[in-house]
Amino acid sequence: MVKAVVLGAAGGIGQPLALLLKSSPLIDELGLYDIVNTPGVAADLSHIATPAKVEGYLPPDDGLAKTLKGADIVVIPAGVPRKPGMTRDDLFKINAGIVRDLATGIATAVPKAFVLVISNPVNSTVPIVAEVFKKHGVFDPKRLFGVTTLDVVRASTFVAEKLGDLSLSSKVVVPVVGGHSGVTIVPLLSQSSHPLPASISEDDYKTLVHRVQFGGDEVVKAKDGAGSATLSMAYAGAEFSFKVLRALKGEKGIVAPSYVSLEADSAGAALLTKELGQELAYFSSNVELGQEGVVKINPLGKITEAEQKLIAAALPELAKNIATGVGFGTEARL
Ligand SMILES: NC(=O)C1=CN([C@@H]2O[C@H](COP(=O)(O)OP(=O)(O)OC[C@H]3O[C@@H](n4cnc5c(N)ncnc54)[C@H](O)[C@@H]3O)[C@@H](O)[C@H]2O)C=CC1
Ligand SMILES: O=C([O-])CC(=O)C(=O)O
Repeated sequence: MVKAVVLGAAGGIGQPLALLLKSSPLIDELGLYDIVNTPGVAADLSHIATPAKVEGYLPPDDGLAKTLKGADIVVIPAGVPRKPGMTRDDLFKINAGIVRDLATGIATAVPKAFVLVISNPVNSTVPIVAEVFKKHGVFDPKRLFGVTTLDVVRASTFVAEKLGDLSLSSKVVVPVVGGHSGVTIVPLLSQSSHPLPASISEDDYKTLVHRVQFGGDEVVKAKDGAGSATLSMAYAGAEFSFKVLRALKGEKGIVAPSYVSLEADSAGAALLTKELGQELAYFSSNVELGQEGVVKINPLGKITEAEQKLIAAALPELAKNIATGVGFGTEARL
C-alpha cells in the first residue's frame, strides 16, 4: 500500500498534480490538504475510475495530521506564486512560514516519509524543512528532495526545439544542476543525450542557457499577474514523484536530478565539493534513488569552460539562499 499526500492540493499546481497522482497505478491512497477547497477537489477526483482512494482535509479538527497519517510520500506545492516583477526570493517572507509549519506537521506525524518540496524559493525552503526535522530529531537527508524537475523538463523541450524536432523532447535528457532560481539553474548542455549542432553560435548557446534559467519568468510574464507555471510544474512534479515511488517499490538504477542535502551521500558530496571548489550544504545534481531515498549523489562529470563559468556564477547566490533558509529554520528551532 502506498499513500501519497499533496499539501497545497487546491492550488494551481496542487489540483493538476493531484489529478496526475490519482491517475497513477503506483498509488493506493491519496491525501489532499489545503487551507481551502480540498473536500471538493477530493470528491471530484474520487469519481475517477482508478484504484487510489482519495481524501481531502482542511485545517480544523487536526486536518493536517489526518491527511498525513500513513503517508509514504508528501509533495508540497503550498504557498504563494510570483507576479510579474517579483523574484522567487520575494516569496520567502510568506512561504518560509508556510513550509516551516507544514514541515512541523510532517516531522510529527510521518517523519519517515519522503518529502518533496515544490514551494519557492526551493533553494531556501528545502533547508527550512531540514532544520525543522533536525529540531524534532528526525532529519534523514536521504528522504528530503527539492523538486527541480521542471528545469530539466524545460531543458529537454528547448533542446528538442533547437534540434527542430519536438517529438524528441521526451527523449532528450539534459542534466540541470545547482539550484532552482535564475543563475543558480545550470544546464549542462554539453552532456545532452542529443547533442546540439556543433555549429551553434555563442549567442544561440547563451540564449538557450538563459531560457532554461529564466523559463519561469516567461510563464509569469505570459500569465500577467495570474501566477506562475502550474501545469508544466504539475507534470514535472508527478514525473519526479513517480520516480521516487518506483525506487521505493524496489526498482533499481533510477536517476533523477534533485536539490538535496549533501549530507545524503558523503562520498558523492566529497567528489562534488572538489569539482565545485567550494563546500555547499545543498546542491541539485543527478541523484540515484533507492528504497531508502538518495543512494548516491552523482558528480558533475566533464563540463565545458562555459559551464564552469555558469557554475561559478551560481555558487555565491546559492550559498546566500541556503544561508537564508538555514537561518530561518534555525530560528524556528530555538
Ligand atoms: N519548484 C518549482 O519548480 C516550482 C515551484 N512553484 C511554486 O509552487 C508554489 C505554489 O504555486 P501555485 O500552485 O501556482 O500557487 P497557488 O496560489 O495557485 O496555490 C497554492 C496553494 O497553497 C495553499 N496554501 C497556502 N497556505 C497553505 C498552508 N499553510 N497549508 C496548506 N496549503 C496552503 C493555497 O490555499 C493554495 O491553494 C509557489 O510557491 C510557486 O512559486 C511554482 C512553479 C514551479
Ligand atoms: O518562476 C516561478 O516563480 C515558478 C517556478 O519556479 C518556475 O516556473 O520554475
